[in-house]
This record gives sequence, structure tokens and C-alpha cells, in this order.
Amino acid sequence: MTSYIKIPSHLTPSDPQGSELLARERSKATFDVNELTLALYGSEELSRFKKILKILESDPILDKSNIYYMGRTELFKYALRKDKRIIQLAATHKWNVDEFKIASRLVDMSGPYSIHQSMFLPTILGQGTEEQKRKFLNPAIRHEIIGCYAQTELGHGSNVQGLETTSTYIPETDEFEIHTPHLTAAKWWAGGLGRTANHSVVMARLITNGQDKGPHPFIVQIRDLTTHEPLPGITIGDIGPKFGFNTTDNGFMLFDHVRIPRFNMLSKFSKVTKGTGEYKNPPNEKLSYGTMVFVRSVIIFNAGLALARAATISVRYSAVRRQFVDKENPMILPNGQVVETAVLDYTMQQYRLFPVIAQAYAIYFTGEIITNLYKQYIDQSSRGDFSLLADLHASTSGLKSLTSDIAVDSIEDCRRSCGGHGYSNFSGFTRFYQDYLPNTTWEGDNYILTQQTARYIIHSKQQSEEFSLRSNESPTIFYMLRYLSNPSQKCTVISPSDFKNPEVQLAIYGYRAAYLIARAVDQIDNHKKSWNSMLVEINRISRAHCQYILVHNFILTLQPQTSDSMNEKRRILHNSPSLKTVLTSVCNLFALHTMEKNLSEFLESGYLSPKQSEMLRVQISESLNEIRPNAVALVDAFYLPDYLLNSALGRYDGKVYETMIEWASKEPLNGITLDINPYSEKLFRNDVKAKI
Ligand SMILES: Cc1cc2nc3c(=O)[nH]c(=O)nc-3n(C[C@H](O)[C@H](O)[C@H](O)COP(=O)(O)OP(=O)(O)OC[C@H]3O[C@@H](n4cnc5c(N)ncnc54)[C@H](O)[C@@H]3O)c2cc1C
Repeated sequence: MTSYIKIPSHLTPSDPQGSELLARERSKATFDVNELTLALYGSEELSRFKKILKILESDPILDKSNIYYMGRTELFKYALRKDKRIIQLAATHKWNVDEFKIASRLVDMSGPYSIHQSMFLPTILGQGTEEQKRKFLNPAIRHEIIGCYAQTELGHGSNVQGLETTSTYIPETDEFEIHTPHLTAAKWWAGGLGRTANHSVVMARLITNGQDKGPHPFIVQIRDLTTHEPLPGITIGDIGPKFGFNTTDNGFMLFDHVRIPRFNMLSKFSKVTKGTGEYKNPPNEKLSYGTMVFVRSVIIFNAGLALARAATISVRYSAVRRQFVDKENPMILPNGQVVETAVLDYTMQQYRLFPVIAQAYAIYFTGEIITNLYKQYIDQSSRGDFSLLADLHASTSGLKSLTSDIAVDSIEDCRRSCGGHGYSNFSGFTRFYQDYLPNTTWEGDNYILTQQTARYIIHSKQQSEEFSLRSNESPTIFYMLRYLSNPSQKCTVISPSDFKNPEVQLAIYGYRAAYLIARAVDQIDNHKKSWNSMLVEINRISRAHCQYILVHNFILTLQPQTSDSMNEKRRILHNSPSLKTVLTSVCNLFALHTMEKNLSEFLESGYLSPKQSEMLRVQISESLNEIRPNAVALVDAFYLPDYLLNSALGRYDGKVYETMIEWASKEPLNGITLDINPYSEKLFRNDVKAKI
């Protein structure tokens, strides 16, 4: 894209240049960045990533240089074109599912086909029979049909049991009749429904033999495969402009007695018998949770990457951005020149940004562990063993809630840490933040989700006899047993550095979670408090438990492991003392900063004293100092390319100011000369100027 304004080419930023400042930062690192990148992704994934990046960067259709100037319709067209292009490239280069996901992540724009990939395919895969997969999944994988996922209605989202759309079995024709009985039953929000999809998973109440069996998934063809018009009896539209996500056509849909074959009810778990309409229950009511667990584990993993992205932009920019001379500790260049201090050197900026780096690593490692657990569950469930499901469902619910909350808060903190330029689209924060936001709402509203986690934990506590039977099984039971053995124990910290001991950290987090759980159980069991009156406490329990899991998993990742249980990534980490040292500092900062943010609960439990909380602050300050020389290298290690960041502030080469002015010169408004005479009807003196 070319400019509307010619910027004098001889002008450069005043010295020192951004590239020099970032080079200085990189030279201070105490570890090998490439080694850490390998420890995060592994050599195979990294080389696939680089190969795919090269293809995308050089593809003119996937060029991102124009997107900050586009309105909704233009953006939507761009998104549709890029979705088609990724599918074409996947076919040309024979990408597998993982490679396709890498490409989508790098192109980084939800599009009309996004829900086809993220919800339609997984739902058929998880809930369809083999026959149904042959009929629907195979053509969907080949993109011969495009699907969406219509669960939420105008009147209900969170309360799935309250959905009103009906699917009534008609024995005479062996069909279901899908119907919208009220306005509030209108399907609403489904991504890709508005203009794109020709099929949908529709969640509707199954009615058979006059009995209401509650919501079940059905595959419904919604548009004609030739004309792409809605089929008779179906009304569809786009729901209109939104806070973000404007590259996706979220839609609404109404049914007027629409018939579908009985075959279209996804029947891996529950079934309706031909003719008699007899309903067969799933063997385990929770089996259909599998897809939910999968989608939530993806959200947890992505929260880590979203935090890494926000930290990359803001940390790099803070190393380049300079304000004031810090008279007590001025910034001096190698040639002796005193220059303004990089804002990254202000302790307040460090206190705002370094915890975000720590959150990124903590959540990334937990994301990996949860993904592996999910794979283990899939493996076991294929052999009829569903024992992992309840625990996995509870932990992914709470972790989805906690990690996406952390990400939303920290992305905004990082944006604000970039000052005025953080408000410009060129920062790379605007659409990134807007599109990230719904992660706190979809796949379970974050507040409601914490009830699912807390319910599971509270139930476990109420059945406390089970604890001793299953004592080694889960961290919850471990910390609960420890608490119950002596509820009046105290924290052993006597100097700030004691807070660096992982055993101490886990004991503190475990005690606080157990204390909150024990107190809630007492209120419910002995004081007959209603669930609703306890919701704030319940939210605290879930957060406390999930913070424990994040700290526990980070510590676990850094602990020595037997060589045969280690994969390539862990081997790299454990064979490198410098990596272990820097990540231990990061882990400490995560554990201690999170503790400080929730200090009132740790103090209230009586386990931590006010004196110890002072020591905690001293140790946090120490941790920030430890991280300072490695800040830029720690974000570099996530290997988030400029193509993904699309940020003038977070560029790898530090050319912040050159990029800001170059991108501003491309603003189409700059091609217009106004007629400012208030009495003239004309707005512009010219048509848009020819580009320079
Ligand atoms: C960008 C975007 C894309 C989406 N895509 C899809 C899609 O493809 N398909 C689809 O089916 N849906 C989709 N959705 C819908 C989404 O899944 C729902 O909006 C979400 O599940 C929340 O439900 P709700 O809107 O009914 O919220 P509500 O439940 O109405 O929430 C309103 C408030 O009430 C509170 N609340 C509700 N019940 C309780 C309770 N029991 N206890 C305490 N507090 C409570 C909530 O915490 C919240 O603060 C999408 C939404 C967005 C924003």
C-alpha cells in the first residue's frame, strides 16, 4: 500500500536508534534465546512454524498492511478472501490439522469459516456416530459444506437447559421437526451463520413421545447448496455491528416447522429409536462434556500466547521509548552521551510489565499440561475409561475462566503501558484486544464457570472420607489433607528470600485454597447458607484453586524429571542451567506477584502475617531486578514474528517512529482536501488524491 503524504526521507529518529536500544537489551541476556524458543516449541514445531510463516508472509492476499484502514464490509471481504486462501494453501502444501492451525494463528483474524474449524468439526467428531462422521465430517473437512454452531438464543446463553428451540420426533415420517416457538428462541450469535454457513449444529430440546428430554445437538442444512439462499422455513441474518469480531458474520436464525431426517441427531451418546421414538440415555451424563473440555483447553493455551503477544509489544516498546533523564541513575551510551531513560528502566513500568511475562510463561506451561491431560483422557475414554473426565471438566472450567480473565486484564495493562501510542491501531492492540475479549464470555461466562469448579471441589470436601482413599490423585486432595491435619498452622517464612522456596509457595497457596473451601463448606453445611448467597465466596474458591494449579504446574515444569519421562522440550530446559535459572526467577515472580494481588485472602486465613507480607514485597522487588536484564530476551523467546504482531511499537527491529509516520501517511483521510466553508454543501474539494 502506498502513501498519501510524502515524508522527507532524510529524517531519522534522534539517537539512540530503537534498533541500537533493543540490541543493547539483547546483549544483556543471561541465556540463549534460541534455546528457550526450542524449549517452548520443540524443533519440529518450530521448523513447521517457520516454513508456514515464510509462505504466508510472501502471499499478497494475506498481506496485512491495509487492514487498519478498513471499515466493516471491507474487513469482512478481506477475512473471507483470507479464509479461502488459507484453505487453498493448505491443499497446495498438504498441511495437516496442526499446520492449518499454525497458519490461522499467524494470519490472526477470526473469519467467516472460523467456527467451522473450531466448533462445527469438533462437535461432529466428538458427538457423531461413525456413520454420521462419514456423511457430515468428511465433506466438512473437504469444505464441501461449511458449518456453524447455533446454541445460544436471544433469551438464553448460559442456561443451556433453558433453550427454547424444539426438535420434535415425528414417527410417521421418521423425522425431527425443528421449530422456534418464541422470539426469545431465535438462535443468536452463531459465528459464520449470518452470511456464510450452509449447515449448522443446532442445539434444540428433543421432544419424543410427548416427553421433553432437554437440549441435544442436530445437524441442520440451512442454505441451498446451489443458490446459497436460506432453505424454506428458515430465516437467517447477520446480528449487526459488535464491540469487535467484525470480521465474522455472527448470525441469527428462526425455524418454522423445519423437517430433518432422524439420522441428523448427533447420536454418539443419546439416541432415538426409529418408529417407536424411544429415547436411549447416554451411558454417562457427562460424556458430551468432552467437546467442551477440548475447547476450553484450547482457550487456556491461547491465553498464554495472547499474554506473550501483549508482553512482546509493550516490553520492546518500553525499551525503545525514552522519557526524562533519571538524574540518580542516568542512561549513558557507550560514547559517554547522557540520554533520556528508557521507560523500561522505571520500576513502576517493570512492576506493570514483568508480571505479564511471568503470566505468559505460567499459563503456557499449564496449557501444555492440560492439553496432554486431554489427550490422555481421549486415549483412556476410547477404552471405556472415563475416570479423568470429572476432574478435567472442573479444572478446565476454572482455568478457562482464570486465564482468560488474566489475559484480558493484562492486554489492557500492556496497552496502557504504551502511553498515547497504545491507543493507536498501529500499536497492534486494538483489534487484538477487541477480538480477545469474548473469550471471557463464550464457552461459559467466566463467573458462571467458577461455580462448576467450586461445586466439584466443595463436593469433594464434603465427601472428605474419600480424601484418604484417593490421597495421591489430585492437588486439591493433597492441599486439603494437609490443611485438615492442622488448620492452625503458620507460614514458616522468616526472611524475604524464603519466599523463593517452591515448597513454601505451594504450602501458602494450598493453605489459602483449603481455608476458603473449608469456610464455604461450613457456611453451607452448618449455617444452611444458600448457593446464591455464597457466589462471591465460590468465585474465590475457584480462583484460589486455579492459581494453585498454575503455580504447581510451573514448579513441576522446572523440577528435575527422570530422563525417560522427558520429551525433547523438557530435555533442553533441564540440560541448560541458564534457562532453569531465568525461568525460576520468572516462576517466583508469578507466584509472588499473584500472591500480592490477592493478599487479603492470604492474610485473612491467618497463615501469612503482616510482617511476612512486607517481606513478600521486598522479594517481589528482588525478582523484578533479576528479570530486568532478560526482559526483552524473555519475550523474544516466544518467537512471535512481526507478521503476527502487526505492530509499529512491538517490531523486532525497534523502528517504532519510522513505522508510525509511514503508516500514518497511508491513512486514506490524508488523501482528502476539505471544503471548510460552513455555508457550502460541498464537503470535499477534490476526490481522493492519487496515492504517492
Ligand atoms: C463474539 C461472540 C461470539 C459468539 N459465538 C457463538 C457461537 O458461535 N455459537 C453460540 O451458540 N453462541 C455464541 N456466542 C454466545 C456466547 O456463548 C454466550 O453469549 C455466552 O455463553 C454467555 O451467555 P449469555 O449471553 O446468555 O450471558 P448471560 O448468562 O445472560 O449473562 C449475563 C450476566 O449474568 C450473570 N449470570 C447469569 N447466570 C448466572 C448465575 N447462575 N449465577 C451468577 N451470575 C449469573 C453472568 O455472569 C453475566 O454477568 C458468542 C458470543 C460472543 C460475544
